[in-house]
Amino acid sequence: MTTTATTLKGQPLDRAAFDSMMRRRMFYTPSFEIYGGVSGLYDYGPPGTSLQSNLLDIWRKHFVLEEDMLEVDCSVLTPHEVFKTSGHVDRFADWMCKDPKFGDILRADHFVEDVLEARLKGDKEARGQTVEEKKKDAKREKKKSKDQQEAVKLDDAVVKEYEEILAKIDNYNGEELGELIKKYDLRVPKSGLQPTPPVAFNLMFQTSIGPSSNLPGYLRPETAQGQFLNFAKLLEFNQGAMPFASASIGKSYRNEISPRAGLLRVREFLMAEIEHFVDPEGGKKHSRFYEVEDIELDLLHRDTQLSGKTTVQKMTIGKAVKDGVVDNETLGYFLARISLFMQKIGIDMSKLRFRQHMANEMAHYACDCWDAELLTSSGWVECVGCADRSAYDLTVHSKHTGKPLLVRQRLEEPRIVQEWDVVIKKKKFGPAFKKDAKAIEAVILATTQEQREKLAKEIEETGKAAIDVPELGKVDVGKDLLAVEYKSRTENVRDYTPNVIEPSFGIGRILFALCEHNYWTRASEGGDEARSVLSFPPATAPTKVLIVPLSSNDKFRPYITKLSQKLRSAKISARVDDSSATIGKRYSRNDELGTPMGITIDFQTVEDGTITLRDRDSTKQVRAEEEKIIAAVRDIVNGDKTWQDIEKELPIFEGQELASR
Ligand SMILES: Nc1ncnc2c1ncn2[C@@H]1O[C@H](COP(=O)(O)OP(=O)(O)OP(=O)(O)O)[C@@H](O)[C@H]1O
Repeated sequence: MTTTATTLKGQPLDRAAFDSMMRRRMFYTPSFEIYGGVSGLYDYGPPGTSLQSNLLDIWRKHFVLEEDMLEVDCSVLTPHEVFKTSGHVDRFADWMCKDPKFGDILRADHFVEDVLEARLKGDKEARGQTVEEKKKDAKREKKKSKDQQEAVKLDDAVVKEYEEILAKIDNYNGEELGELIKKYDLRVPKSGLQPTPPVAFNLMFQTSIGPSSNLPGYLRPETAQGQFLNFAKLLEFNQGAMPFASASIGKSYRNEISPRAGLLRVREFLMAEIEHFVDPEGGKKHSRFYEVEDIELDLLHRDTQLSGKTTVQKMTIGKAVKDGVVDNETLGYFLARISLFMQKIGIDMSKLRFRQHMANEMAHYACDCWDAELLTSSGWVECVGCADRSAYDLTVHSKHTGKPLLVRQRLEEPRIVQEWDVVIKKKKFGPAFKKDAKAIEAVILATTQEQREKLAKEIEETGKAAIDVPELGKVDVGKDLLAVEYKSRTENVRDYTPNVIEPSFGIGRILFALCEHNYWTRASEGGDEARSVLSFPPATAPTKVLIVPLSSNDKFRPYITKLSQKLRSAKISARVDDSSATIGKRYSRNDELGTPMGITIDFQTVEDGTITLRDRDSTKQVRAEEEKIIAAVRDIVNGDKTWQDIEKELPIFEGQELASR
């Protein structure tokens, strides 16, 4: 699903030039590079680190502070038992295949996607592109193998089939991917052979905890489990009040089969995750939904993808929830809040869409899931997963440990409850399923009322119920082992397992997309090479102000020192560039770092104490007394004013005057 990427100003994005700038300016760099590097591991340099901490700061304010979330910081090292119970040991896997000749390891879905996309591209070329398009494609494809470039015209029906497969590529399991490889004779370009059939590869890094190696463990692949295991303590901390959310920012680790596309698929990455615990009764309403219901989102529904299309529907989140497109208010609330967050940090909103997961794609625990995807030069990339994890995690951990992970709600008036109840006939159930009995029982007990109603119907019609168990797949449970009955009972205290809505942010992917979305090139005045600019909003920009003295003249020093001190005490990050490069060069170096404002100290400063303030995007300048300029900088950084406001308030300064002094 690749789409041509453009810069902020609509120019075609030159990925090579962009990457080279990011490396040159040390936003990020391969880890252990002087030892040859390890794929999928990156270090952030000073601007990358600063950008990341600004993103996290905004994230904390936007989510944690705004919603009184309970932030925790849990262990990365996790004992085997936890991930066995959560289903990760058995299910947290991708499909892997191998080039039979050279032994290169491939991620099966990516392999199918790449070959089909290359064939479609070849078809497009064979059908005739404009000369301009051909040139562009040839340039982009230079690095690819001959096999992938071949311009072969395909039948219209085949093109349609390929497009349909690509639209639902995330929905195939290993067997189905294997069938696609055979059916369409998909070959690895390097060897010209079909790869081996896909096998599951677990993505968790295994280790052992302690010197005796008898406590096997894993590096966590998500922060969520730590939050679930602390649920009872967090509920108590919150004085029993529901709903509430916990949040956590921390590193996660996944042994990705083939890391690619820079920061987009790495093996160690920073996640920011929220677990919002909500009462499953009453339709998972959210008390602040009214605040966001008019926000419009681009939604890509699962049915659209299944029909082979990728057309989004623009819809307010209010309507989406009302029409059942998005399952419930709480899920909808977070989708809208994610969209507001993206806007705040400076994402190009025309490059954001929300894609619903298809049934097979959904994680084993989820009952509805939407990904916030951002368009990058690598196509649409999932940057935030927002899943309704139902009561799955709390239920399985509670079952396994015997510790209640429940909410006890004291009812003011006793109430008669009519509900679907599951009765497991233990005497027969245990012997029938032996070692699997526990796992099957946990899934049955975790079912919602709606699911139980369906099970009752299924048992009535077929004499058995097909239960989907994480480790085992579909298991048939006969009516001699399980009954699902509609019963009445009186309740004084209501115990329930909360459902969990989980927005899960990959900070590295967001950071990368943010850089691409804010990147553009400006023609230089001298006519030489175009200069790169990163137009981050002031709140996100790694450094807010550049201080440049006109020259290395000693007269400027006291002004630099004083100005730096004042900006420091106003908590505004500033850097001095007093190198010997021309002012133009120094400014353009900082345009590449995304520094939104520049202050120049020149001979007029020495005469009358005025300084200039330059706007990165328009390169316009104003001139005023130091205090006024500092106030303007503070207003821009705090988001109280824009550059356009400042231009109206302070006298415009023509830059050429600087050079003539
Ligand atoms: N290998 C990775 N590198 C960087 N970020 C990642 C990686 N895997 C996941 N993430 C981030 O963590 C978020 C939540 O993880 P989740 O488990 O939903 O991802 P996922 O569905 O496994 O991603 P994908 O399908 O792309 O592998 C993702 O939206 C993404 O931003």
